[in-house]
Amino acid sequence: MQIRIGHGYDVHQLSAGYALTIGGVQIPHEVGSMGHSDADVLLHALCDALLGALSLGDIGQHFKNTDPRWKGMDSKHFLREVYKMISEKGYRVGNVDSSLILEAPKIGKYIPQMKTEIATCLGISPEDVSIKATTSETMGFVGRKEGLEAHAVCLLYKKED
Ligand SMILES: Nc1ccn([C@@H]2O[C@H](COP(=O)(O)O)[C@@H](O)[C@H]2O)c(=O)n1
Ligand SMILES: C[C@@]1(CO)OP(=O)(O)OP(=O)(O)OC[C@H]1O
Repeated sequence: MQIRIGHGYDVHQLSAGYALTIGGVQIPHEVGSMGHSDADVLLHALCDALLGALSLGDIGQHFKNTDPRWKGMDSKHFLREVYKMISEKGYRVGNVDSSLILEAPKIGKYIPQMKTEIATCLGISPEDVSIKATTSETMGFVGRKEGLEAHAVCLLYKKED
């Protein structure tokens, strides 16, 4: 059995006039996540964790933020494409763990749906997807509600040929 770990991080500004999509779920809120795509900070961090596990670069190298095809794109598309890349190399996802850092809104009630969305993209059970949330206790850009961050780690495995 070959085992690989990966880590990913992403950050987006929060601004009026944008939707707030996190973990593939639209969350009603007065400000949303700003970016070229739907700016789903959690899915972008997860893509980077999966790519990082196999040293395949980062999300921006595969899906350029100047490419009109990705304007407003649902980030589940990126996660599915990244999953295809790792599958083609013979790897499967063992589990993923993640942390969201945002001051508001409280997102606990959306976590089960986020887990299901992510698990479906990655061909695993929602029990193998962990999502945690914390505020920044009013400190820094997250504390001032100017942005939100996500960290993700994953474990990939490949049975011997
Ligand atoms: N946007 C958030 C932030 C936090 N939570 C939940 O609240 C708990 C307390 O957060 P602290 O930052 O005050 O430690 C945390 O453990 C999360 O469960 C949340 O749902 N949404
Ligand atoms: C997803 C991409 C591509 O549209 O754009 P953004 O939504 O701007 O997100 P970011 O995490 O800044 O960069 C990754 C890009 O590949």
